[in-house]
Amino acid sequence: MTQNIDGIQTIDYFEKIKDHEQVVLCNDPHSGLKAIIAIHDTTLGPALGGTRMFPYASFEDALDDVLRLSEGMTNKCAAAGLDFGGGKAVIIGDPKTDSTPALFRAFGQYVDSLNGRFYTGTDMGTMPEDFVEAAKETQFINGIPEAYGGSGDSSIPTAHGVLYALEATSNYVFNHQDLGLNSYAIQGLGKVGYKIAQRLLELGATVYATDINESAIEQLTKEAKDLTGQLTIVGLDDIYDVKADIFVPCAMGSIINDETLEKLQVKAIVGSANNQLKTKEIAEKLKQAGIVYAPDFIVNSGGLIQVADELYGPNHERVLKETKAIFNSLESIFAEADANNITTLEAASIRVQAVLDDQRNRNNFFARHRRPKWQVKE
Ligand SMILES: NC(=O)C1=CN([C@@H]2O[C@H](COP(=O)(O)OP(=O)(O)OC[C@H]3O[C@@H](n4cnc5c(N)ncnc54)[C@H](O)[C@@H]3O)[C@@H](O)[C@H]2O)C=CC1
Ligand SMILES: O=C(O)CCC(=O)C(=O)O
Repeated sequence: MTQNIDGIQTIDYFEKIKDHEQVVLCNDPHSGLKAIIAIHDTTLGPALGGTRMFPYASFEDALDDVLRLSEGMTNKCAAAGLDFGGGKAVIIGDPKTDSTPALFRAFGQYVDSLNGRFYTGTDMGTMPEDFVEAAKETQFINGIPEAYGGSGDSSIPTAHGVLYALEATSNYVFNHQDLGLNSYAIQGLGKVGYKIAQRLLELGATVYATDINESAIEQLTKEAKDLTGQLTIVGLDDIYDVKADIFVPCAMGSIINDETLEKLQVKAIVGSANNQLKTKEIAEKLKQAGIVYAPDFIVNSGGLIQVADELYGPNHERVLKETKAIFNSLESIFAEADANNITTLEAASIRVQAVLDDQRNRNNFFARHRRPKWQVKE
């Protein structure tokens, strides 16, 4: 992706973003905001996706992450049957030291400048309270706390969705849905991973867990004493070597790669992390290795379902019902993959492509005047 201009190798950014509709750089020196908003595809509706905050080592790392994450959102929205497209934002900074109200207000102004082409809320490194600040500047925010009229923390339905996915996978691989009977290696005890670990320990499961955040580990260790399951804390890199039934990645992406594949001793991978596979080819290698991969954009769609639903007004019952569909969706993806001897990722991608093609084939004359079924707040 480099080009030679007057003897100098430069990155061809238009080549890099060739599959994306729009990429916006946000720079606010006053608050220190440096962010990138990427809109991948709005065939199905306005882009929707959370905002991640991370101390990226370089602009290129941040750009690569937001491009992959926003493409994943197109898949996730299509697979969940939502009238939204794929988008995502990243803020370059350390959530522990750089998260200020001023920074999120500035970010809200950039979101507002897109005039409804992009809706956003929390992701890794950001909290619902951050978006209370952003929402002071724009209406295109979701996942804010219930006290402020939002649907609350979207990591709750995300965690529910992962648990339904674990049940479907357990049923497929081990012929039972009792999550308490299995052992798990959980990477990341943040908003989503912590809730999953808690629930699995409540159910009596054997849980191996790791996180870079000592306080999350301390808290879970304390809580685990009163729960029936067995918790073992392992080192950051040791999580890949754990002999467990299911690996549950709930931190960063690209963690399933050639190096970690060599180490994995699990029968299945089911987690909330976005973009778990470093490359698409890894899906075939997992299949060869006999490790069942539950596609991340199916497994982790609970939060998305909630934030999309929030535009009708918060309703947890409705969201939980829709999130349960992840169980059936995964079951049919496993069945299609088996029937056609393809990977689970291919089976899920075929489904996404059909949804996108269906919308593209609709009559554009009417589409121009189509009122979206979600409500645009005036
Ligand atoms: N919050 C949500 O509703 C959704 C989250 N996701 C994805 O799930 C993953 C987790 O999201 P959240 O829990 O919201 O984020 P979070 O920021 O609350 O938690 C992430 C946790 O991972 C830990 N971590 C970071 N690097 C690590 C490493 N190398 N090894 C072990 N632990 C590490 C962090 O210390 C933190 O505790 C992310 O990939 C996110 O994009 C996907 C869909 C929805
Ligand atoms: O969970 C959210 O707040 C929005 C959805 C999202 O960004 C995701 O599913 O990765």
